[in-house]
Parts: sequence; C-alpha cells; structure tokens
Amino acid sequence: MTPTLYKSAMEKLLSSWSSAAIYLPENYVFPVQSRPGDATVPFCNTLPMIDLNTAFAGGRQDAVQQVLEACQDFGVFQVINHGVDEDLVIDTMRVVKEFFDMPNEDKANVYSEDPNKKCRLYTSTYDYENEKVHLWRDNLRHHCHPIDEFLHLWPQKPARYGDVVKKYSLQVGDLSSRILELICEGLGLGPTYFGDGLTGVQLFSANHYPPCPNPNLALGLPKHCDANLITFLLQDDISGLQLYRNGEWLGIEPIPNAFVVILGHQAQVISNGKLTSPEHRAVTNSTDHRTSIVYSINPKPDSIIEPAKALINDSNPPLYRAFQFKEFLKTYEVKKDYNEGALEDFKIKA
Ligand SMILES: O=C(O)CCC(=O)C(=O)O
Ligand SMILES: [Fe+2]
Repeated sequence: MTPTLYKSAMEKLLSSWSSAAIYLPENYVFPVQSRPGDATVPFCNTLPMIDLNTAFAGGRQDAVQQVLEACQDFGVFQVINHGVDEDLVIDTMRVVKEFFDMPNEDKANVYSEDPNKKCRLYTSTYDYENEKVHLWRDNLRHHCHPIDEFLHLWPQKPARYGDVVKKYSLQVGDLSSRILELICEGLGLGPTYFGDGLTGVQLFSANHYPPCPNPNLALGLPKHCDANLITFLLQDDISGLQLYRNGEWLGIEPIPNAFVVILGHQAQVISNGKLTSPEHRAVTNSTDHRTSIVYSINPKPDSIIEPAKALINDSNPPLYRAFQFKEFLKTYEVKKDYNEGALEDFKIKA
C-alpha cells in the first residue's frame, strides 16, 4: 500500500476516526426529507417469520405457500430453522466484528478505492469522491462463488477469517438455492429456473456502523431496494434495519440465528411484478457498534433478465423489457435512484 492510499484510508474509513468525533461532520448530514429524525420507529409485528421445520412438517406445499405469500405481500421475511449451523452463524458474526476491530494498519491492507476489486474494504458507497452525502458505514465486500476462485483474495487477518467465512458462504449459498426453489415452485416455474446465469455472482458484504454522534441526521444506508436477485441478511443484536411499508418506517427486529430474506429488483422483474422488492434502510445509533452481514445473490453481468415466459399471457402481458444485468447496474449506479425509479427505464409503457 502506498503512503497516499494509507493516508486516504485513515482519513476516510469511519472506524479509524469516528470514536473521536464529537459532532457529525457536515458532509454526513442528509437532506431534511431523507433524515431519520427523532421519531420512534416500532418493529413491524406483521413481518412474516417462516420456521422451515414447521413449514415442511405440513408438507412441501405448505412451505412453498408460506414463502410465496411472504414474497408477494412483503418481499421480505425472516427465516429460522434454516439449516445453516448455528455455531457457524455466531462464529461468522464474531470473526467479522474482529476484522473491523483490528488495528488500522491491518485494515488498511484490505482498503481499496477501486470498485472493480473482487475483495475490498471501503467506506460509504463505491463513489465516495462524487457523492453528495457520505453514509455512516464501512463495508467489507468480496466475491465468494465459485469459492475457490476468490478465497485467496480475502482478508488474511483474522487468521481464521478464510475458514469460517468459506463454510458460512457455502451453507448460506445452499440455503439460497433451497429458498429459490420454493419461490420457483410457488410461481409455477421449473425448479431450476434460477440457474447459474441468474445466481452465479455471490457476494459476501459486511456492513459496520460505528456509534454516530447524531443518528437523527445521518444514515448507514439510505432508502433503497436491493439491485440483486435476493439477499440473505444476518443482523447482530443491535437494531437498525428498517422497512418502508404503506408510507411508514418499521423496524425489523434482530432475532438470534434468523436470516432476513429480502427480494431484489431482479426478482420483481422475473416474476413480472408478482413479487415485490421492498424499500429498506439502515439507521445508526449513538451508543453501539452495529454489524450486518449480507449474502447477496446476483445474476452474471451478461445474463438476460426478463419476465419469465411461463408467467406471460394475454391477460398478463410483460411489464418489463428484457435487458442485460450489467445494463441495469449501470442505470442503478448512474441515476443514483435506488428505489422503484431504478426500474423505470425497463418498464414497458402501456
Ligand atoms: O445493515 C442492514 O441491516 C441493511 C443492509 C442492506 O440493506 C444492504 O446491505 O443492502
Ligand atoms: Fe439492502
């Protein structure tokens, strides 16, 4: 690492300076309309909670139905008894926290300002230099599928990072296949519809939100829909994830050993609008560090995304045109419109 890049890492990474910050710097203050403010946000007590053991006890069709309904009504649900080893889940959260707790010198080795790097630690968004407001988060992100192609690029410290995160990625990747199969069945698509082309890019993305001097004015992540196909999110025990539903913000309660499953924009397009991609954000707080671990399933850049042909007929015309996933990502990033607006260019106008 060059001295200039090291200096940049120390100036930019929140975890290197935020504990000394008494005031929120001006360039972290969100415009009035998108600030969280000081209103108390209740937990969403109607959010579907799917216990895969119980769901399957009633037969596979029961599980399919529960997942489908959750994806249609909310586009997000929590899942427990998901088959990912509980000790591994705890250990993965622990090793990720250890990573963010390391001395600056160790973290600087993974820091990069090149968004094309397949493993990097950075702060805020991929576009720190040009963004109007910075996000109150650091993010460690790397590819993990096929795993052996990327393992050598992952952080070397903590020493057990590679072993733990490899096991976790394989098990959560397997959970994603099982959930996607249930979604396919629910939609009436063949069980292998979500093949390698639609799921071949899998990312491990850990968000770290240090205590924030003014959580009312700042955001860890602003309101967005995920750009991908589907997300498997692990929260620690500090709340901060919020869902925008029927015009209000509702918290998603941290539940030990549960994954929050969130549908991305591509699931909405492929299902021709039958499934929804929910708007959500991450808020900060003034006392606790918060960590969330996202396992993100994405199509390959050249893959064609379009409403599944089996769902299209005269009374159900396609709502979206076909596009390459990389074309969507460009729009998502260039327009900086992370909500429904990101799909605007791809809608077929009546
Ligand atoms: O930290 C969280 O709970 C939210 C993370 C998230 O929405 C994302 O990474 O897309
Ligand atoms: Fe998200």
